[in-house]
Amino acid sequence: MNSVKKERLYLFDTTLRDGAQTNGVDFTLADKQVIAAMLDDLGIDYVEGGYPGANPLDSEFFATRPKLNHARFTAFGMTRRAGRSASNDPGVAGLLEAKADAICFVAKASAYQVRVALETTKEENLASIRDSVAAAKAAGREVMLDCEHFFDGYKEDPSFALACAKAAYEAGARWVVLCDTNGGTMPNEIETIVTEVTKHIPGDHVGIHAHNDTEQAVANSLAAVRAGARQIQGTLNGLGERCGNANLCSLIPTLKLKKEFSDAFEIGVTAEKLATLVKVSRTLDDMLNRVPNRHAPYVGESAFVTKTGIHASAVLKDPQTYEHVLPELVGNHRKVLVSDQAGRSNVIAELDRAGIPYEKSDPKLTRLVEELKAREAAGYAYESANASFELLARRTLGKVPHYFEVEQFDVNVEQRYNALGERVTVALAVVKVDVAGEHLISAAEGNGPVNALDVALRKDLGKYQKYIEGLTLIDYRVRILNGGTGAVTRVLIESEDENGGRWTTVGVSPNIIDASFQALMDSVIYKLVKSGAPA
Ligand SMILES: CC(=O)SCCNC(=O)CCNC(=O)[C@H](O)C(C)(C)COP(=O)(O)OP(=O)(O)OC[C@H]1O[C@@H](n2cnc3c(N)ncnc32)[C@H](O)[C@@H]1OP(=O)(O)O
Ligand SMILES: CC(=O)C(=O)O
Repeated sequence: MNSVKKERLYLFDTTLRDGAQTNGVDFTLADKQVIAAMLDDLGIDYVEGGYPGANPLDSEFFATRPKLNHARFTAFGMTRRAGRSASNDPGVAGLLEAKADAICFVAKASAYQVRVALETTKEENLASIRDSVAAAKAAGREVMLDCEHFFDGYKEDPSFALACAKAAYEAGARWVVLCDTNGGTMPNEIETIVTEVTKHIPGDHVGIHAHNDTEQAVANSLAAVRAGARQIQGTLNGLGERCGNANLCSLIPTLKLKKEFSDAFEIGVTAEKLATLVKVSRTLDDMLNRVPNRHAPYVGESAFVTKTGIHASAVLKDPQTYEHVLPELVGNHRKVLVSDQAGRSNVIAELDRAGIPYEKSDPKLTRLVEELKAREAAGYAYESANASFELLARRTLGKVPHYFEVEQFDVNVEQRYNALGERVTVALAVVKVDVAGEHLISAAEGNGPVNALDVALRKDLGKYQKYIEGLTLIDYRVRILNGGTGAVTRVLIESEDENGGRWTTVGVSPNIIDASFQALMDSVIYKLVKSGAPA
């Protein structure tokens, strides 16, 4: 058997440097330490920690440096300034002092940028590159150069852009990284230009740093690899300046799972670590308090979701009918939703998932699909409300005990002065329930009518009270479904219990209190069903 030796492709993560340039992203020192360790564990080759000397956080991060098992810890910074020597440049000195394995300098590789932004000469720029790379090399560091604005610079003055790249390589840089700094270069241009560059600098010394301003940073990175580049710079979840950098959470699976790349290249991420990618992606979002992009390729919550009946029926026969890779390979999972796009297959898949028994030939199953579609048409959204769907299914199939009856509720909202003479708005709710013939009345105040109603409803449910003690509401979302006088309100409530179980319920009505009450009731009843409370 002929086994072709695979080439090594190196992954360089700049989440902690270019990612820190994302609007709205602020890392703490602890965040940086955790993320560096997570990247190292994933199998990234280079972790760029930041810019020591540029701010106290990055200086401290490099002074204490995280312990990494595989990845090379990399410091980023400018080449020496025009008119200074490398030994007399505080910025370069800061980089050399940093506890880093590698130094990644940034230098302009565009004649226009040198003239306008640096206000210096092309010769001085080339000398700055040579001097800075040589100084870091002499200090025993692995050196690389980010050639800023390389592609725009190449289109304007190819010989100067190339001269910048060659100056770094000839001065001893391990990697010369071609940057699409403004992110406007197209994949065919990247492929053509990188092909030219690799005629002068060996591809296994060439890297790509692509920005996502035309939504093609991943495609541009892959185009550079096709043309010979062997280092890819990117970030987790595509963080980065403006529209972000090439997303490593998309690139890594593509490199591992798409034959064109997996047959030709080896990367530091193993199959076992690839299966942690969803966790890595979500951990970063959690740390930054960002809502994960549910439509993100590979790692998004919707990446392997099937909503329509025709697709679901095929997926249940063989997942490959609508999946380009197996979700488990990246740590994701398949999900079949129920909605107005659903058929029997979606409903059956959801009943299986929820462990609700049914007979395939039972006409009640057809009734459930019809009821689901009618309710979706009225505004319910069961794909987002798993618990309400489960109750609807159990009710239609005749399997929910009648635990209690709400005989009446009453909510008042009033504005008044408190003891400090401040105006406060207070809501008061009264709920009357019949629990197996026992009539119970509860009243509660809340910071709003729904909160008051919730507290009153869950204050005393007689013999069922012990089953709902650990129930808390963690999210409440309202959407007005059509404007004008005929507006309908949809309320989604997310709940949690003492065991960390989470579920979502839905209510729909022209009246927001009524819609909220439906969703509250479903949440409480779902908890009773889940707890196995007797009828
Ligand atoms: C494409 C990229 O993403 S590059 C990374 C950009 N990231 C950052 O800039 C974040 C960290 N930066 C900083 O904290 C600050 O800019 C510092 C500490 C580096 C420098 O701050 P200052 O000394 O106040 O300079 P300032 O930021 O105003 O301007 C940058 C200076 O560096 C010069 N410069 C810019 N790039 C380079 C370079 N590659 N090599 C040498 N000099 C450069 C500019 O000409 C300008 O010089 P001037 O002050 O004589 O006009
Ligand atoms: C270096 C860098 O971040 C860029 O050129 O985009």
